Amino acid sequence: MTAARPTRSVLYIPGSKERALEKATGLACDAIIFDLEDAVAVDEKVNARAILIKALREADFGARMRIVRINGLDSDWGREDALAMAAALKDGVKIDAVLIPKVSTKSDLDAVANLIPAVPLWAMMETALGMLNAADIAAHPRLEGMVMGTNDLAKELQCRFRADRLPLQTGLGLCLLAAKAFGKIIVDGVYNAFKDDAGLKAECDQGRDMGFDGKTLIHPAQLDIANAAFAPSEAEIDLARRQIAAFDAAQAEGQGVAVVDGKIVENLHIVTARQVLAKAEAIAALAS
Ligand SMILES: CC(C)(COP(=O)(O)OP(=O)(O)OC[C@H]1O[C@@H](n2cnc3c(N)ncnc32)[C@H](O)[C@@H]1OP(=O)(O)O)[C@@H](O)C(=O)NCCC(=O)NCCSC(=O)C[C@H](O)C(=O)O
Ligand SMILES: [Mg+2]
Repeated sequence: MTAARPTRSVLYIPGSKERALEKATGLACDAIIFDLEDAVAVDEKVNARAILIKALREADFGARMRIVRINGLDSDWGREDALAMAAALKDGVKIDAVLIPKVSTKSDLDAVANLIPAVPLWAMMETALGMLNAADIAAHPRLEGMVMGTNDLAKELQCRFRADRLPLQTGLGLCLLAAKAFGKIIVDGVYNAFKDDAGLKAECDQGRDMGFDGKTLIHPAQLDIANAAFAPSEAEIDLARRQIAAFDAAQAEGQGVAVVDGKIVENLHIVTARQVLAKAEAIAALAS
C-alpha cells in the first residue's frame, strides 16, 4: 500500500471517444488513463489529441486522477503528443501525470522528461527489457507510478493467456519489487474479457494479494469489482483496529508483543494496520 491517493480502479478511455470522455465525469473510478496510444486508430491520432485537450480543459473530472498516455517518442505522434501536453500544462490544464508506453530503459523516461517539465511521469511496464530494467526505471526521480501492460508483455513473451497468469508472474513480480523498493505506485494490467465478472474478480484478487495498488480497466462495468477488491475489507479494518488497540495495551504493560486472534502482533504489523486504516479513510474521503 504505497499510495496515499487511492488508485483501485484506473480506467482507460480512448482519447478519440467523446461520448466515453463525457461519461467518465460520472464514473466511480479513482483514476483515468486518457489514451492516445493503442486505443486510438492511426487515422484518429491527431484528432484525438485535440479532442482530449478540449475535454481536459472543459470537463469536470472531479477527484479522479488524470493520466494521459502519449504515443512513444519512436512513433509519428509521440513527440507532438508530449509537446502538446507541455503546452496544455503551461496553459493551466490540469494533468496529474503523463504515462509513457513501452518503457524499456530509464533513458526512455529522460527523453519525455526533457520535453515535459514538472509533471509526474508514469511508465507502462510491458517489454521484456523493461522487466529486466524495472529497478532503474522505478528509481527515476520523475517517476511516480508504474502500469503493467500485460497484453504487450504477453505478445513479446509469446506466452499463452492462462487464468493463473503463471507465464507473467516473473514480470509482475520484478515490477512489484522495483515499485515497492522505491515507494512508487504500481497498478496491474487489464482483464480483456470485460463481460466476465468472475474472471475479473479472480484476477483482481490475485493482484491485490500480490501487493498491487489497483487494476487498469477497459470498461465501466469493471469498476465496482476493482474498487471492492483493492479496498480494505470490513474484516481487515476491524482487525487493524483490534491489533492497534491490543498492541497499545501490551505496550502500556511494558510488553513488545500482543496476541490477536491467536496470532502475534509486533510493531511491524502495526505499520500495516495503520496503512489499512489510512487507505480506508482516503477511500471514504473520495466518496464524500
Ligand atoms: C471495449 C470497448 C470497445 C467496448 O465499447 P462499447 O461496445 O461501446 O461498450 P458498451 O456499449 O458496453 O458501452 C456502454 C457505455 O459505456 C461507455 N464506455 C465504454 N467503454 C468506456 C470506457 N473505457 N470509458 C468510459 N466509458 C466507456 C460507452 O460509451 C457506453 O456509454 P453510453 O453511450 O452512455 O451507453 C470500450 O469499452 C473501449 O474502447 N474500452 C477501452 C479500450 C482501451 O482503452 N484499450 C486500450 C487500453 S488496454 C492496453 O492497451 C493495455 C496495455 O497497453 C497492454 O499492453 O496490456
Ligand atoms: Mg500496451
